[in-house]
Amino acid sequence: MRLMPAEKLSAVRVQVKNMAHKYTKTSFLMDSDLHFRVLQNKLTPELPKYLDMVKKEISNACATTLPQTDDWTEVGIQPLMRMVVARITSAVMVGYPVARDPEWLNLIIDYPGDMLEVAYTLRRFPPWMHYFVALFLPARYRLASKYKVALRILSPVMDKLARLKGPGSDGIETVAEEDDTLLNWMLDRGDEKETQYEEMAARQVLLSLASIHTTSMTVSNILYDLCEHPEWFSVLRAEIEATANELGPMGSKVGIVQWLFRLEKMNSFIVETQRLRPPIILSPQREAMEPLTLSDGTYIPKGSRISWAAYNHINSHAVTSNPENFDPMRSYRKRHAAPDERNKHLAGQTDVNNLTFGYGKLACPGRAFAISEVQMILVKILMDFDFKFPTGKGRPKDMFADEQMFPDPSAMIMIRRRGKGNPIE
Ligand code: HEM
Repeated sequence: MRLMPAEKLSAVRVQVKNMAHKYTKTSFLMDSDLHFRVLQNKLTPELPKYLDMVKKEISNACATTLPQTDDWTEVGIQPLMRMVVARITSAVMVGYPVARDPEWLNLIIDYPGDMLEVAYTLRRFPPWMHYFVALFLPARYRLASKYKVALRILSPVMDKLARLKGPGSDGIETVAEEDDTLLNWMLDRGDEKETQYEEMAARQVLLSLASIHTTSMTVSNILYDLCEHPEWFSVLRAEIEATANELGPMGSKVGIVQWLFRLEKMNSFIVETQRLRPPIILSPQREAMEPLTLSDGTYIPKGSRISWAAYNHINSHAVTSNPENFDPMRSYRKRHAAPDERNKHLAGQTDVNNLTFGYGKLACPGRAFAISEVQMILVKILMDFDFKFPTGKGRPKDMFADEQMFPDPSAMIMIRRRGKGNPIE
């Protein structure tokens, strides 16, 4: 099934149905995978360049988002991490000045809430009732207005990019480094319909739906795990310091990808946090576009939806020994067990036993970027800040909504500046 083409086993059909596409203006995704192609053909192959862009934004994003105080301060870390991730992701996706525009940032942060409110409400009713129920959903009208605002904010950017490549220019090569955003690539490579401003603006907002909450929630969950097991703070910080001592500040002597590759313990920690708290517990999800008979004779009728119980699978005794134990060096030990295991068991890699990022041809196309972002944010904030739970509080409880898993949004954490110097700068 891993190798079956999308014409036979579709991921996007499931996604648009999950999003109640008729009522959230997302049907256009069924005709176009431009958002997938840009991640697979531009972002991932040119990851070093885009991580340089992230590095340029991350210090300012953290300095203006996180409290710069030497006294312990109680904060909701989840919204703060969403803002940091929204800033650095927008720098890569749509560039400046939009990446620092509070209206844009709040829009892409709030959009998933409205989207899920519409979709999850409608999912509770039979399809024939959707039209009537949708009429009474305020979130549906908020979504429509968000698409309009996104169009207003992004139109001048798209105009500028069009001007740069207009008559008299050298075409697609003329844009400066900072304008070589993912939006620019999509405008160059998209067909007539895909490059219409309205559809392009909606696609940018949807890309943020896929990227911001998943990534920021991963960082928040890692911080909760660290606060619950504080002995690991010093281990991760020592690894960062050792890497900086040997390789200089991040990206100075060797590229950022190589620098981050040295953070093996941090990488293993991420794998363990994601095992216990993935944002999506059913993954991958596919719809059969035609009747299928598998090699073992299993017959799947056309239109059936198939999901894998990723969370239960990786947390079963058959796959993970003592799955109830938090053991952040599991994948580190596996990688060091034999020389040919060194490049396996890494965060962001897909495997039949680790479906956090889906599987096969249609696995998450943003996963390499996502893990690098998580690592870069951790380097920055672990060196700049101390964290702990407020007195008498512990790890927030996990919550579930259909196939989504997330920490209690009201959870608080204590933060204070460390001021010991940062190898990201
Ligand atoms: C920790 C962070 C993330 C997690 C856990 C995650 C997880 C997933 C999963 C499980 C899927 C479904 C894969 C499948 O069906 O096989 C997916 C799809 C997708 N992800 Fe991610 N993701 C993350 C971050 C990102 C980021 C940062 C981006 C963008 C830069 C991104 C863009 C996408 C897109 C566009 C799709 C849909 C692909 C399609 O149209 O089929 N994701 N992701």
